[in-house]
Amino acid sequence: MKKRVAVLGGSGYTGVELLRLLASHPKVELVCVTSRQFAGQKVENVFPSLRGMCGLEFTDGEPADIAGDADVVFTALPHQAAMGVVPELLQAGLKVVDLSADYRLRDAAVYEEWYQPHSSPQLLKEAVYGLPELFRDDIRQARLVANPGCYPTSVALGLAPLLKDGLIAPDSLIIDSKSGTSGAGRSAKLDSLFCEVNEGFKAYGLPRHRHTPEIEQTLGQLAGQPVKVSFTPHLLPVNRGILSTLYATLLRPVSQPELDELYARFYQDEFFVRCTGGVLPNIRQVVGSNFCDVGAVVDGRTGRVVVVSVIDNLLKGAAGQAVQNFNLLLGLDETTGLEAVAVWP
Ligand SMILES: NC(=O)C1=CN([C@@H]2O[C@H](COP(=O)(O)OP(=O)(O)OC[C@H]3O[C@@H](n4cnc5c(N)ncnc54)[C@H](OP(=O)(O)O)[C@@H]3O)[C@@H](O)[C@H]2O)C=CC1
Ligand SMILES: CC(=O)N[C@@H](CCC(=O)OP(=O)(O)O)C(=O)O
Repeated sequence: MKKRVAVLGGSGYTGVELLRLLASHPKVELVCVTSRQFAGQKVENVFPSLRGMCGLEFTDGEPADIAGDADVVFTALPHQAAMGVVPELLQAGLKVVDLSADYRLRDAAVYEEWYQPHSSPQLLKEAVYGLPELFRDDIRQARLVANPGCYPTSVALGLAPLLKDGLIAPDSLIIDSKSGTSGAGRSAKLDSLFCEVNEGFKAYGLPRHRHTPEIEQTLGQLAGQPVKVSFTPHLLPVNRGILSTLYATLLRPVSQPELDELYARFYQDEFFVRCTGGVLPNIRQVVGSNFCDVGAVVDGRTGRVVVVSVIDNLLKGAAGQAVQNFNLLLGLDETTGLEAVAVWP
């Protein structure tokens, strides 16, 4: 039987990506899509890419109205707006996959240090961090899934085998990430204008990008001890894709075949993580897909390992991972609706 699904924030980049995935998901009946600015307009008229795929109109729904109609809700709203609706949705008995940052951090004090006051801190302990490759069993039981950030997804999947194995010094981590411009969302911003981004390449957010505590939380769990990282995001003049280059000091000498074997073993049952060994991946090989491709190289000269991890920020970094979590919540095959391979060239 199909589940009735609502998408809140269906006019944003992740929202439209959700609509695209859900339109061909065999277990989904889309019952509600919200947007304030497009309320009353047909989805397919506002987004012609969805012509013939979505017969709904955008609504500007109150959470209670949506609740009447849906079983599961994806909240693809900015942080702060999400926590304004999630408690009411849960209270109405819905399951929620929240794409915002509002429920990702366990500790309300940390959230408030990096974001703003939290209006439902009691839910932070209950929310399950939705990175299926690491927390699959908890996600299956969840009522509220906090879908991870795009940068943190690329980083956690890139470093998990090394930290779990105790092969690297947790205090040595340097994270250098680059994101396509869709990562900044669809609302009009000076920094996202074509002439500001095209043919340029810049670092931003230093030294306190808000993904830092999220990255440290997951890496700390993997390492079994608190972790502090240096994290520098950069803005790439491409629509989609994140490439994270991750540097770590080895605690013992390791050969390249040993490293290849470690990654291959760690991810042997994971459909969405593809290990490329010493052949470092390009964002081109994942854009349009839910894959995370990870390569790693031993640098014997410096005693470091360098990992390169790539994802599509709108798929494995957001909407694709959200559907993967939805599949887990419903007991479906995790790959349902997510089988597409990357578009290339
Ligand atoms: N872009 C990305 O790569 C990633 C984004 N995310 C997170 O996913 C969420 C959505 O991101 P993205 O799609 O990029 O964002 P967009 O800015 O593209 O879209 C935001 C959506 O929310 C609606 N919205 C905006 N403000 C409010 C508000 N105050 N109340 C209700 N609705 C509102 C907008 O529609 P309208 O104004 O018409 O109501 C729009 O549909 C964010 O929390 C983001 O941080 C997570 C991982 C990656
Ligand atoms: C390129 C760009 O601007 N990227 C966004 C991160 C992407 C995102 O939306 O992350 P959250 O889900 O945590 O909000 C940023 O740096 O804020």
